[in-house]
Amino acid sequence: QRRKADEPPGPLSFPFLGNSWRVPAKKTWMYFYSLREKYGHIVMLKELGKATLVLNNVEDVQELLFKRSGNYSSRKSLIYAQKYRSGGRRLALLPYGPQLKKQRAAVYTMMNPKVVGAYERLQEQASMKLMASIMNDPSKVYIDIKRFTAETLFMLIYGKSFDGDEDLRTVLHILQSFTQDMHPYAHLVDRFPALDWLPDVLAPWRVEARKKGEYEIKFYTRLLSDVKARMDAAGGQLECFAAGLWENVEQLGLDELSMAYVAGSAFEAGTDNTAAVILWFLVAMMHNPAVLRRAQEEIDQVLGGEGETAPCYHHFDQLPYCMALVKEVLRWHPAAPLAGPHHTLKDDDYKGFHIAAGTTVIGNIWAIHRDDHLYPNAASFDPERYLVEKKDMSPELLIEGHYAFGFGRRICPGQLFAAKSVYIAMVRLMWAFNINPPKDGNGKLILPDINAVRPGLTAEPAHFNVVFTPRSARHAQTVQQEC
Ligand code: HEM
Repeated sequence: QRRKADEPPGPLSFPFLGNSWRVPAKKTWMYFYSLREKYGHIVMLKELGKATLVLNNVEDVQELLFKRSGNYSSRKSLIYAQKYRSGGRRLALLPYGPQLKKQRAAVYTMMNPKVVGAYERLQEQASMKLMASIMNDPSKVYIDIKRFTAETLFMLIYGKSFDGDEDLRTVLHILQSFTQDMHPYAHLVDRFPALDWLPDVLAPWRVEARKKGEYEIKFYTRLLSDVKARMDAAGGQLECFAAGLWENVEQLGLDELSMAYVAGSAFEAGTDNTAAVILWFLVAMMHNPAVLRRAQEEIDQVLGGEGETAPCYHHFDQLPYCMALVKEVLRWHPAAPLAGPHHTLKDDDYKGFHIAAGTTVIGNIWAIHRDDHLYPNAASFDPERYLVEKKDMSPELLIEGHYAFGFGRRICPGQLFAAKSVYIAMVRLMWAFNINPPKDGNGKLILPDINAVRPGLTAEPAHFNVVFTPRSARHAQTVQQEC
């Protein structure tokens, strides 16, 4: 298929089929990154007249997704994940418009920088519980990290901790399939929308999507109604995000299902990504033991090496290397390497290319973070690139100098809270433990594969083993006491 003169370059395209069929559903960011060598930074993929524009370069992302974000902040209507699975209500998949503004405004009441400081105590308690759990049974570290991220959010959103593991299991179950379903190339119907004309009997995928939707909305509605019941029992006195939704229901203009989804969306959006960042941190530490040692030295200089006091947020200003390390984890292996695909509302022209209304625009965070011009020797894990003077330190710096939280008007609304969560978890893990890869029968280190990820639009490292050793008996005792 011949390209129009003002169309960005891209792989060989066939009539009708286009070229999007070449895009793999696994590690899609690496495929997009690989196109850059042949076609340049701006690449176009096509299917049935619909275009996807991939931006592999920071300059283009800054111009289109930030400066022109009024036009570049919608989402493509995903038939499987949004229309049938989410009843058109899931925040992360909403098109630009009044419903999105209402839902984002609601999340902002919980996550704006003015209130995020108030959650430090909760985050410190939860991170201490994480360390105690690892201390008691290091083999469960994967689920402990998920519990840490999920429970912190659960407390904030629904105002209580988990009753057993049932709610945690349910949200992980929802997330496992949702991160795959929201991939724009995961379901044929999202590539060939005409398939949506088929009746249910010929479209089993639709029945499946509705079933998943019914399951999750039942879960999220139960959690929301439970908050209402507790509010009524307490004479209206309950402090949590969902209680705020009930109190301001008219002002926010959200119906009950949207309220259930907005609370559920914040819960699920924050759980997996935050956990993935901590898992990448463990991978990075096993591959870079000198970095871990240097961070531990910094922590020991400030807190004393005896293990009597665990680092807290009020030590933040004194730990510049630790802050740089956390930022480097967010850069080195972004948890959501393609952010959420953005969508244009109207025609636009850029660098001599025509970008039609209804184009999907993907900012490839992975490619930007691996750009050697922007981050010299980008593939290496090097916190030094983010080092600043102690006098310049502030928690807001955690979210600057990288694109791990996405772009423009769709940027992650939970970014500061999330960055502070991963910060406290990482600093405390480095304070409490030596983190090493296991050894095989011959004493050879079994290092995790940096390129192995679980399937989905988010990048979580594939299963790996890690050995945690408390740095001293006193460290272990402090954790148990504090917990
Ligand atoms: C380290 C952890 C996190 C990372 C790396 C992360 C990253 C991202 C990214 C890349 C996006 C897509 C932005 C775009 O499309 O341009 C996003 C969206 C979103 N995030 Fe986060 N996130 C994290 C934690 C959280 C937390 C704790 C919350 C809790 C409120 C949250 C809530 C959301 C929501 C609701 C969206 C959808 C926004 C929209 O579509 O308008 N995230 N996040």
